[in-house]
Amino acid sequence: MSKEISISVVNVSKCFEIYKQPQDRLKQSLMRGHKNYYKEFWAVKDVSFDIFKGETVGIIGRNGSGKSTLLQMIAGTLNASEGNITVNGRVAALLELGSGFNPEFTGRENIYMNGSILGLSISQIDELFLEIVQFAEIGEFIDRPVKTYSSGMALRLAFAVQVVVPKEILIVDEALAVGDELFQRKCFLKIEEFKKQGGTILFVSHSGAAIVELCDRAILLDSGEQLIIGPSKRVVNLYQKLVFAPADKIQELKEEIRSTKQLPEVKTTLAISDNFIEDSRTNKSESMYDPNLIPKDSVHYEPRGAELYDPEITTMAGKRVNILIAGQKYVYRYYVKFSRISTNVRFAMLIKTASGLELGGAQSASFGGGVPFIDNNERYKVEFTFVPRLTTGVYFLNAGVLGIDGDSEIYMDRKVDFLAFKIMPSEDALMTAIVDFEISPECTSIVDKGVN
Ligand SMILES: Nc1ncnc2c1ncn2[C@@H]1O[C@H](COP(=O)(O)OP(=O)(O)OP(=O)(O)O)[C@@H](O)[C@H]1O
Repeated sequence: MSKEISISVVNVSKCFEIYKQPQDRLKQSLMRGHKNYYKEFWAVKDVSFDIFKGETVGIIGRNGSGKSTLLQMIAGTLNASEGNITVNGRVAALLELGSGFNPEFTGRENIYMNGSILGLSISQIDELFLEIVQFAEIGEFIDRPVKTYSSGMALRLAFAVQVVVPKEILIVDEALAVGDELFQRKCFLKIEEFKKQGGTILFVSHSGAAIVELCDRAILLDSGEQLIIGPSKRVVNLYQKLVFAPADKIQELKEEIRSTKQLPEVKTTLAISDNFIEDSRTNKSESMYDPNLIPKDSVHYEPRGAELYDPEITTMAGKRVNILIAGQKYVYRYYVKFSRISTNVRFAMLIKTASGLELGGAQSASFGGGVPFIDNNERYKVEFTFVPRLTTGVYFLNAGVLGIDGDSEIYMDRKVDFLAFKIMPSEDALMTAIVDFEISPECTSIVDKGVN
């Protein structure tokens, strides 16, 4: 059965007219095309993709890459200069740009106005009204003009309308990062609920972790160009590689990403021998080493004066392992070779799930407090002790070395998915989800004689 398309974007481009001075815009309208007083700026260039019903797709890219412009065209608040966009279903959008409210009208009047723009009848809005007001948490302000609201209140009301109205497609810009954390969490819960119910979501963010956590697939935009579309973890890895690439390597890297074209769906990034898993079930008390537990998708950044090598995990007694026991202490060790004089050097590590969710990491020093001077050709051994309090599963380790380049701190080298480890199954563990908080349940009957 073919999948149903929710959003179809075909060869879409957006050109903005850039005027040097405001009066040029007037001159342009008077000249009616005889002479151009503006420069063309193509913010989105020939972008094409399909999003299927029930999918959550992320758009990621560096600043100014055209993410918001593309979202606005899909949401219908901006016209495309070229190409076609087809959207099958009712769209609600959580966008950064203003609320679309009339500041002179009350919150109540704006809810009815917005609802009718979204295609709802008066009686449908009547039914949703209370839920919207409660979600927005604006109390008696609902009957005051929106111009008297704080910016947070106006945003909450605007989001509440979009989150509560019935829809088939939800478009979410990074705007979610504004406002207070409790409200953000509430919005995320609604988004997750919408996803579970089979809604289609298009989500824009700079945050690789958020894209990996929420999205099935992702699109990488750069300077308005769609570089790649594919499984979110792999696209986010390529995006991070682009963000940390030295300026003179960016074109080469973009070419490499473009030539990858569509990334295949990758369900597992590991080769683990079945025999080994069976062995580890029967021998639970000891950490072990499986030579087949090697990440297949390691991303190696272009080194800039340092190179990370030879990562390993050992027990505290020095035995090399990668099948670990939750709650025991281990050492994550890697080596770094410096190929230039380096200052203020910091070393870093990060533990992630197989889907790329960042669980925890550390740096060897806070900003400004790194190793003050490292000579050319010097080598460093870096060790982080850690206690994986995690559920059974496979996890991935990153490594990074940061140093000062001019005025800013850069990654001198970074390895994503440098190493993998597995937490052994434990039959008596009561914990659920990923992280073990050492929760102890205690359940006591409180039925007292004489008390109902
Ligand atoms: N109305 C406009 N007129 C002229 N240029 C614009 C307009 N809107 C956006 N641009 C330009 O188009 C490019 C893409 O902008 P857009 O906001 O879509 O990028 P973005 O990827 O969302 O960026 P960010 O991550 O910084 O929010 C930028 O260079 C921006 O300056």
